[in-house]
Amino acid sequence: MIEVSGLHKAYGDFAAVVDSSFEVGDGEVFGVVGPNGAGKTTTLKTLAGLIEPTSGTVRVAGYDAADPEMRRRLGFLPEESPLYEDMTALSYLRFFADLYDVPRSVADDRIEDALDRLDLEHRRRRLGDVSKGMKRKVAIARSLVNDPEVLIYDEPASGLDPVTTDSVLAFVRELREAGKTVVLSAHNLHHVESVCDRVAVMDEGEIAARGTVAELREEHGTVEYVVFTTIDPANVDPRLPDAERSSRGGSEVDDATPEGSTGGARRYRTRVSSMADVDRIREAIADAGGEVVDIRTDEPTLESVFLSIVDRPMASRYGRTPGSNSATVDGSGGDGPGESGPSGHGSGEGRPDEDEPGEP
Ligand SMILES: Nc1ncnc2c1ncn2[C@@H]1O[C@H](COP(=O)(O)OP(=O)(O)OP(=O)(O)O)[C@@H](O)[C@H]1O
Repeated sequence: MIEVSGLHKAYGDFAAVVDSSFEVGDGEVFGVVGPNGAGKTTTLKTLAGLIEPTSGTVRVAGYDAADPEMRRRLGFLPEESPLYEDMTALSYLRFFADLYDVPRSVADDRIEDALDRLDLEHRRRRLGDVSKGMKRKVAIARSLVNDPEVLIYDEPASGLDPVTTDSVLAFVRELREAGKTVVLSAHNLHHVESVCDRVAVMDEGEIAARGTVAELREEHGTVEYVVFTTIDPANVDPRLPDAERSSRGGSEVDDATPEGSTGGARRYRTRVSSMADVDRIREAIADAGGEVVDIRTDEPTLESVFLSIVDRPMASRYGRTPGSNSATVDGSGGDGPGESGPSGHGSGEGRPDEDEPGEP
């Protein structure tokens, strides 16, 4: 459904997105994650046809992303979505449906359906008087008035309370069930894990990794082993260096009765990162007449995987030329914007309608 090839977006000498390529399949929910300034919004706006790439191609359903026909078949939710405060949810959504020339009766059914599924109350209350969560839901409903095949959502659940977040995430799952293709960005990795089929991790404008969460875990995460013993391995084997014990605390007394132990005796828990370490503990404990009562594996969290991916030296983003994967100019002298990048979003070369398609 979406094919991005060699996408590069520069603002002057600064590369916001560098040589980025990925595909999103029909009916897939694809997550774009990364630290602040990584290039997520720029990528999403390019997919939505709101930013013109400096080079590279972005094709959505066979169309160039900026093709007006594609814009009609796509729904975009910006990171910030100011609404017209004096309108009600219903009048606001009807207004947008009119912009897309959706007949009123079709629009009303569609709007009712979206608002029902989003569990939106107070549809006839002035938007200026409703909660932030409701406003976000109205903005999400707005992205659906034209019944698009592709939805591009920038931080759909950011800043929402847990209940509203759950309902927004459940709604994204429903969109997938309805066959829609969704690309979303998020900072909360649990959200990403709970809704996305595949993920791209961006860092400093580049796609640093992509795949399913399980693939990213396997490739970039470290499995840890937790060994439960009847005696503390560190006390019985001086050959076990400190470094072999977990940074999360190493050997410690565990008051809980672990699986497989007999009775309520105290157990010791040691966290290590390789099977070789597990074997050394096993040996040490056996030598001391103790027992290994349980060994468990701890999957890496998506957070630790993410940190290991983005914690890598990157080339400067200044002077990067399309297609090259390295800096041609060293920006470390500090001539340009700082680490957080230029402050003036939209102040560069983007088209005037970059932020709010169809917003009058
Ligand atoms: N119109 C613009 N002019 C100049 N620089 C820009 C413009 N838009 C974005 N940038 C810069 O490009 C970089 C990527 O910005 P982008 O908004 O895509 O990042 P992001 O990953 O979405 O960040 P965040 O998580 O903070 O929303 C940032 O350094 C940003 O300051």
